[in-house]
Amino acid sequence: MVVPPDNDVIWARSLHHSHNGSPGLGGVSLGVRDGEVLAVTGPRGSGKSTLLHCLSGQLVPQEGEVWFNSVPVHTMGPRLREQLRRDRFGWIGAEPELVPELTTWENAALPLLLRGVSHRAAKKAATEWLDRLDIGPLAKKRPHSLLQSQRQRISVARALAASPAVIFADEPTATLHRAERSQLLRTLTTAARSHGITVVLATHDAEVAALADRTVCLLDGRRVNTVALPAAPDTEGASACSLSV
Ligand SMILES: Nc1ncnc2c1ncn2[C@@H]1O[C@H](COP(=O)(O)OP(=O)(O)OP(=O)(O)O)[C@@H](O)[C@H]1O
Repeated sequence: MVVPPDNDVIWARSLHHSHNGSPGLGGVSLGVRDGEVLAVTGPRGSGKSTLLHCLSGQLVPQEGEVWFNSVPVHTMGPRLREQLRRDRFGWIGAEPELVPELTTWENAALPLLLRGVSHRAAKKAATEWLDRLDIGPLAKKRPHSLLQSQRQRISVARALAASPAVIFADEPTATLHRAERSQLLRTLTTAARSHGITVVLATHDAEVAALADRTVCLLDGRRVNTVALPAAPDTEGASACSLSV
């Protein structure tokens, strides 16, 4: 058996997955280093979401292995995977997926409350992140009264407040305007770097990928060449893909 490298927080080998016969992943291997911001890029339908679902334990690949901190995820049962996702992972999707009955701060605190953290401590952690995302004054509002961009900030606060080891972000800015996009991503990547949180960020947007430390490119469910470029002056990291296999 091949043992995952020690410094990879997430390590995947030869992932294959198809959705009812439609190919999703065709043999993807990758490692994500501790504290790294990794962008997974590629055109629509290239397998980015399928890959993030497999890496985060939401989906068990039909073939291949996924390891988190040298623990196999692909062999875990549904309950252990759910516990892993709740305790160690954060998820930010393109849509915020908030609980409509809960207020802003309750939504942001939800993962902590589900873990059994006290109401007071969960509220404090959630409120701190809501403040940092400039939506502290909306803490008592419910999602339906907020703008899409404000709701998406709640989902970012929710992911960060839980202090996860890894945040998976699947096209987190797809529904936002350009200015909003940049601010939200910079807050996410800066906060992750300062707190040692690893981020796996799926995007088809080169500008978004440029905020990452490294880029892995997918095409038709397979990895294609990654080319590291020198950091541009206005980005924290930069990378680009050449779409040749
Ligand atoms: N639930 C599903 N049922 C059937 N086919 C699916 C399903 N999810 C994904 N696929 C197919 O698997 C392939 C990879 O899709 P996936 O969503 O992983 O790619 P993606 O790069 O994230 O695309 P996008 O940017 O559009 O979200 C596509 O051909 C897609 O149509």
